[in-house]
Amino acid sequence: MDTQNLIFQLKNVDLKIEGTFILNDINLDVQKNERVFILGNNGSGKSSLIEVFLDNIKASGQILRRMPAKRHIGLLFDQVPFSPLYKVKEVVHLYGLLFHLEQNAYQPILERLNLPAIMHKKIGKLSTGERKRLGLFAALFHHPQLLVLDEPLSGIDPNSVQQINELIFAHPRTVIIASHDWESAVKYADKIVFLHQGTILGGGARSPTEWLSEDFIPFNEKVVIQADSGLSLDELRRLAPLTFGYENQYVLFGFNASLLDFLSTAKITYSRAQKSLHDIYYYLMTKHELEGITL
Ligand SMILES: Nc1ncnc2c1ncn2[C@@H]1O[C@H](COP(=O)(O)OP(=O)(O)OP(=O)(O)O)[C@@H](O)[C@H]1O
Repeated sequence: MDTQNLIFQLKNVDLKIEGTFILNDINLDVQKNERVFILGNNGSGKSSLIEVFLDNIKASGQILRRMPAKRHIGLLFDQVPFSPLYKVKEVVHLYGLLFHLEQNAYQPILERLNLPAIMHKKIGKLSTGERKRLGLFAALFHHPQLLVLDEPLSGIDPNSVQQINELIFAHPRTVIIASHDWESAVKYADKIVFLHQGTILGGGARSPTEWLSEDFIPFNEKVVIQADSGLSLDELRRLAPLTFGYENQYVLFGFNASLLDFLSTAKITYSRAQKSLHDIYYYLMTKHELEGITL
């Protein structure tokens, strides 16, 4: 490991609130200019992990922080920290003053976030997506060296996702993102962490390529069966132990010719496809629950 370029290092970190583990034995390091995605369901601990990185919550274990100075960090959380009575243009102006930047320095970012169209709106009257765009402006306009973004794409319409990702990843810098967005993670992450009930699944962070490699799950393909096929999850698991269900489908890894023969004979409609990161997350969760083990 390159210890010279470490920005954060968490070793055996636990976070307990009122007797409940929110984060459990977290081991994770972040190098300079690395892009780290933290993926997981609601309540899995993503925001808490970010708060621990930033030293906003005290956790136990070993934590090393070599963050840049505050003015070189761009943060995105839910709230824009100004009175709801301010207009977008006033907030933008105030941010500019804070960093001694003229409007022409940040005009391209304003435009790419479609903010010129809502400059006269009060921030209390903004939609979720508009508020998110203003928050992204505040995080990005001064070109920080470290970006820490909690769900930057939630509330953003699908047509704008690409544009916002391009802004976030335009320059080499350290980026830590808590997200539900699998596609962006596959495309942009150097490292992905799956969190589930406060635990990092699969033993640690890996690159998308590592997650999708045949070594990690020794089957590159999956079989997909609709959940109304007449077979239960338990029956399918007897045929293929690495079966899990989500979104009205059963996904089977580790299928072989006899399973395909069985499905054809039983007239069960199935399709074959490449596995995705989404599948791996569910695979990890299923394994976790099936075997009752801590991965
Ligand atoms: N201050 C607190 N006191 C008690 N429980 C808390 C506190 N902060 C977080 N939690 C609990 O810790 C768990 C993880 O919360 P966290 O906000 O980190 O999850 P998350 O993965 O970011 O979720 P989401 O995707 O919904 O934003 C949740 O069960 C939450 O209720």
